[in-house]
Amino acid sequence: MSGLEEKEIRAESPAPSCLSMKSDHSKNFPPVFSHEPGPSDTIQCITSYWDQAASSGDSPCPHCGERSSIRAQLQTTSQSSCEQSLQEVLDEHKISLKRRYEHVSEGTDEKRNGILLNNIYTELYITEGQSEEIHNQHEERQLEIASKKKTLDDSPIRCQDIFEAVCDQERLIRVVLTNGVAGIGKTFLVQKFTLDWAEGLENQDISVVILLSFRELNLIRDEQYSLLELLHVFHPALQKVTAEQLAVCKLLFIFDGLDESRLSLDFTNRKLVSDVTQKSSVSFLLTNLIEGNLLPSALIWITSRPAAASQIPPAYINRMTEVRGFTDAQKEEYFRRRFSNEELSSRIISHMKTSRSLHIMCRIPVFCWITATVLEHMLTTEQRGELPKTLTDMYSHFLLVQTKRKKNKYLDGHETSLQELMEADREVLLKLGRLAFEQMEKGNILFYQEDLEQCGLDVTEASVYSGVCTEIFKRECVILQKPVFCFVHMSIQEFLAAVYMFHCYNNKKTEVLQDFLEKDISSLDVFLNRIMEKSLKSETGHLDLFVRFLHGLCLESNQRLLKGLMGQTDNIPKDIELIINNLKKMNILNVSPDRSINIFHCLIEMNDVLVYQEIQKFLKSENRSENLSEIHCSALAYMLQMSDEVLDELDLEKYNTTKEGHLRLIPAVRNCRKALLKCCRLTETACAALVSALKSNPSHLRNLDLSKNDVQDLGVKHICGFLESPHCKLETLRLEDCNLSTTSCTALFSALKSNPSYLKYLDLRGNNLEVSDVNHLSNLVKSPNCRLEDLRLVRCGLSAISCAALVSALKSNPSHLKHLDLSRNNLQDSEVKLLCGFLESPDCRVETLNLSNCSLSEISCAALVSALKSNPSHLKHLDLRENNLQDSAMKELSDLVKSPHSRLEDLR
Ligand SMILES: Nc1ncnc2c1ncn2[C@@H]1O[C@H](COP(=O)(O)OP(=O)(O)OP(=O)(O)O)[C@@H](O)[C@H]1O
Repeated sequence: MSGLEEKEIRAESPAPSCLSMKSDHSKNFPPVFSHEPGPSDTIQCITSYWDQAASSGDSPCPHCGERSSIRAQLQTTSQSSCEQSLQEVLDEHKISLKRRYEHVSEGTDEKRNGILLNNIYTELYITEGQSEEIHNQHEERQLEIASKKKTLDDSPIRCQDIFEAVCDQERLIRVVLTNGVAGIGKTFLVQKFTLDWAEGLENQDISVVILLSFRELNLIRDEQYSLLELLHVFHPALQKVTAEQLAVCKLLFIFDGLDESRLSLDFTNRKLVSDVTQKSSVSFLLTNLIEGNLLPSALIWITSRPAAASQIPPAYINRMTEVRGFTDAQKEEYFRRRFSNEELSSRIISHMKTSRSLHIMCRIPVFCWITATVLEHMLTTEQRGELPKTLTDMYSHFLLVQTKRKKNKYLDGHETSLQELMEADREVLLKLGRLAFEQMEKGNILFYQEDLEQCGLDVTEASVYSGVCTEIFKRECVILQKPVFCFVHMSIQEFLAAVYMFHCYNNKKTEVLQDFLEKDISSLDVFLNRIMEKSLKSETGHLDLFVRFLHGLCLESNQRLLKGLMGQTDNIPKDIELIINNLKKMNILNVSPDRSINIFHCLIEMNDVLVYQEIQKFLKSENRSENLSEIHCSALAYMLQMSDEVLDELDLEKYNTTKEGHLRLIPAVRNCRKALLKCCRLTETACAALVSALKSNPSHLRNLDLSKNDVQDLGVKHICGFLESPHCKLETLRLEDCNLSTTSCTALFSALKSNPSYLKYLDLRGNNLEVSDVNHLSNLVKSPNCRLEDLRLVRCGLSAISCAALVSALKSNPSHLKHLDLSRNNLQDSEVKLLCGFLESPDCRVETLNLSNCSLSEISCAALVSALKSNPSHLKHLDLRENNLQDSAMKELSDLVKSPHSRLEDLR
């Protein structure tokens, strides 16, 4: 990340900050304190000591030896001098933090130390809660989805209010976890918070802010430190703060980048650390801080990418927030703040808006930075030609701009053609490409010197590529001598990996290709086809962007730009047609519909917009009967899920396509109120994608029909995660003929019970419910928050015991149910008697009762009639067909229909 670079620059800064100290300095007091009057003794005599001592009698102060009997005289003087000294130390800390965070560098060498954070910092869109997009989704995709999720109840939280309770929550917020995908601005956010505090602008009730990154903490993970020493090491300005002082200060610990943590945070281990001077491993210090054993009143703020956030048990988190990047207005503000030249910013903004994919990607601040870098360069230099429109175009230009910058800084700066530039840098870029590719395959984003060396890169080569590969941790090197590297953004790693792959293809490096694809490659279309297949099979989508870049790199324009790097590809025009056709026909069994959308993205990267245009036309026309191919369905799913308008109803049966096509539409569930997915043969993979979509749409979705799908236990288990979510507002759930097992039922009903207040309609017809299942259902029905209005239990094989349990549950909470369908169950007299008791209850509001085909006996029918007579006020529809109904009972019922006290109007 460029944020890392910023750290590097800070470390190199000649300013007298703690960062430039040598490691042995950090063990001793820094020189900055040595000339001060020695306040260490007085610092110990803090008010709190005296306060405690006062209650325990006449004990002497541990340092000055004074007794509390003379406290009254001393208190005023020593208190004020202690506080003053503490204040001085804290002021020093503030100055040091201000120095550290006021300047940022964003990968542009020539502006080192030049940019003030306050000048470029653009407010981010932060919301409470977490959009529960499944965590194993690739982060780029999460972002696309997140980019349009701006529901009404998502009121933003301002940076400075992160610990502020919203008016209706009177609770103390001690631990905050802030989630956000790569490059979304988490590091910038915590730095801005810290800077505002250090400048005395915000949150002045906090006495000390301590910002630590997991990257730094990783480096001492095997060492034993006390919390106090930890502070002294990472924030030398706090060297003079003592344990006693810490205890009375209001502290805020910020831990940035949990995703990069190599500590194993084990919350089950009960190694208690409650003293700030007690030595322990860094992970124990952290878990004890988070659990509140150590400095229980300290505030804790942790940032993380979503995939790693679950390391902190939810029980310890008081508030979960999510950085969602920039809103449309914030994107524009970003560009306006960045450039003083208004015409330039306007041109950049209007270009961003012309390309949908650029506009979407600009939700990520780091992508805004890439776009700004490229477009500024193109619009202010002699560069002619079209501005980049696709992601691949943008990244190709980005690479050139960075290369050119490096040239200007490190060589004499005279103009060279783009191609020459590339050729000159070819070697180092290809080594970086290899590093990017090999580490991407392993899922790594941080690398050590050994990794670089394995690819033939030496540290100096890497460090000059400040825009492409940044050395980070200069500061930590001083402590532990271990430099760590990463690409400024994961997407840049994926781009370079794609460039490297193309280079290997062109240069017939068959070993690399075969290792990756485990097959022989004969031509470009086969090569891309194989990689596409491989990427589609990945559960996490970790190759999605890589494969998109590879397709974009086929285009002649990009081939021309990066020729020096990738070499010559033969026969490109002929192959392009083949590749496009392959993409359109691609249909591999059991691929996640979320993955399949990437096929459509690849077409866009190849500038083939036909499918896109056809779907736009389809969406505009009212006619839904048009035949849709699978690729159309993927495009449609993508466009529906990205649409600003929430779709009222997604009914798969209305779309004229194949079974596979129907499954490919599932991602659109992310953006609809009613999802009718009846009978669509949900496979396990499709079910996983559905759950991911459901979890990301907990607040819109009101109606879900999964009937006639064999949703296996695993599927139900995932769905339960959605139902339990506090954001889930589902009102209607249909699971007719889903072959639910006892395990599934147990999970389902307990999930519904944990969040029962929205569900109004539950259809379970055609599932064989065991006694234990019905017991769980009864518990749900009994729950005081249950608002179930309509319960359909047709053909559920209800036993006598089951019925008894259910009816008694209904009786205990009778006021909401309006529609009860028990048809096609064998009901015994005793159960009907219980049911009658429920119907007679004065709070019973049932309007529709279906007991057809229930083998009701004569006695049961008679009991029913008399119950209805005694409480005739609500029932409107009664179905008793195919039961042993006597003429006399029928007559009494018909009389009831005519009675002015009865509402019964429909009798069958
Ligand atoms: N609020 C902001 N205003 C202006 N630019 C921003 C802002 N937030 C982020 N950026 C830009 O995006 C880059 C990446 O941001 P940052 O390092 O904070 O992301 P991150 O969420 O911490 O990412 P990662 O999880 O990969 O560490 C910054 O270097 C900067 O260029």
